Amino acid sequence: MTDAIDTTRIPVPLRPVMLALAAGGAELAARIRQGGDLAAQVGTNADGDGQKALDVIADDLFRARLTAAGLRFYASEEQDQALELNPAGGLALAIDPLDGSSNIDTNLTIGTIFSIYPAADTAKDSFLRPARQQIGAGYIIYGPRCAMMVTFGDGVQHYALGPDGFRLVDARVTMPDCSFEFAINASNYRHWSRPVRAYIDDCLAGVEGPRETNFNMRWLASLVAETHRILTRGGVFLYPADARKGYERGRLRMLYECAPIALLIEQAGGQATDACERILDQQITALHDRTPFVFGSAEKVARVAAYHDLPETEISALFGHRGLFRA
Ligand SMILES: O=P(O)(O)OC[C@H]1O[C@](O)(COP(=O)(O)O)[C@@H](O)[C@@H]1O
Ligand SMILES: [Mg+2]
Ligand SMILES: [Mg+2]
Repeated sequence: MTDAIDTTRIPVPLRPVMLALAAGGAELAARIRQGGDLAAQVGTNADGDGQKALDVIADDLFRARLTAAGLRFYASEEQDQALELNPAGGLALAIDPLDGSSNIDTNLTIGTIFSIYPAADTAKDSFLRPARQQIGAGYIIYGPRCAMMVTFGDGVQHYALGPDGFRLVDARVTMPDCSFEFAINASNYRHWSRPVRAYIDDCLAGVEGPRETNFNMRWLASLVAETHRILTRGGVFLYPADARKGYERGRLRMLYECAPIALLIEQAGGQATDACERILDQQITALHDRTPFVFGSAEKVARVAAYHDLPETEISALFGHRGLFRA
C-alpha cells in the first residue's frame, strides 16, 4: 500500500505521527466531501465554544489514528485536559482538529492545525513550555484542493493530496514580502486599541494617507485559509486583543493555533508576534490560553509593533502628519 505521505523529507522519529496525520487528513477530506449535517451543534468545548458535529468527528478521527501511531500525549481544542495515549511513546502533539468551524455550513475553507513536541515526563511539562521548543508544526487545508504545509525547523514543505496520498509540491516554501493585503475582522473596529485602529486607519487611507499606498483586505474567518493565502502571496493578519468581554487576550489559542502557525511563518521568512513580542519566545502557560496574534511579511509585522511602541497620544499626530512610516 502507498504511504499516506511521502516520508523522504520527514525526520525518522516523526514519521509514524506524520503518517497518522496524513491518513487522518485524507479521511477527513473524504468525510467533508460526503457532506451531511456536519455543522449540527453537538456540545460545548473546554473554552465554552459550541462544538459542531465535524469538530467532534475530526477530534475522534485524529485521536484514534495517533493512538495507533504510538503518540504519548494528545492535547486538543476539543478536550478539557491533555490525554496520555501511549505511556511508551516519545512525542506530544497539540491539535486544533477542525479550524474555521463557522465555515462548515457554508462550504468554505477549513483546516486542521498541529504542533509537535518531544514528550516530557508529564503532559503538563510536554505542552506548557516555550513555543520555540516545537519540533514540528503544520496544517492541513480542506479547500478546493487539499494540501499540507509542515515544518520540522528547516524550512516549510508543501504537500498536495492526490489519489495516492500527500505528495511533495515544494520542498522550501518562501513567503513573498511585497503584498499590500491585510486581514482583520473589521466588525470589531470599535473595540480595538488605539494602535490597532491607527494601523488600520492608515492602511484604509490608501494613497492619500501616510502610507501613500492602496491596500486590499480579506477576512475568511479561517486561520488556516488566511495562513495559506499569506504563505502564498504575502500580507499581514491581525487578531488583536479588544475591549469585548472574553477578548482581553484576543480569540486565538496559543498552543494549537498561534504557536504552530508562528513556527511555519518564521520558517517561510515571515514574523509572528502578539502585536509586540515574538510568539516563539513566549511561554505557554495553560492548554487553552489565548493570545493576540499578528503574523505575515516581516516588515508589516514590525510596523504593527512600531504603532504599539508609540505613546497613545502621539499615534495619530506622528502617523497622520509626519508620515514616519511610509509603505
Ligand atoms: O469569527 P471571528 O471572530 O472572525 O474569528 C475567526 C477566527 O476564529 C477561528 O475560526 C477559531 O478557530 P476554531 O474554528 O478552531 O474555533 C479562526 O480560524 C479564525 O481566524
Ligand atoms: Mg481554530
Ligand atoms: Mg477548532
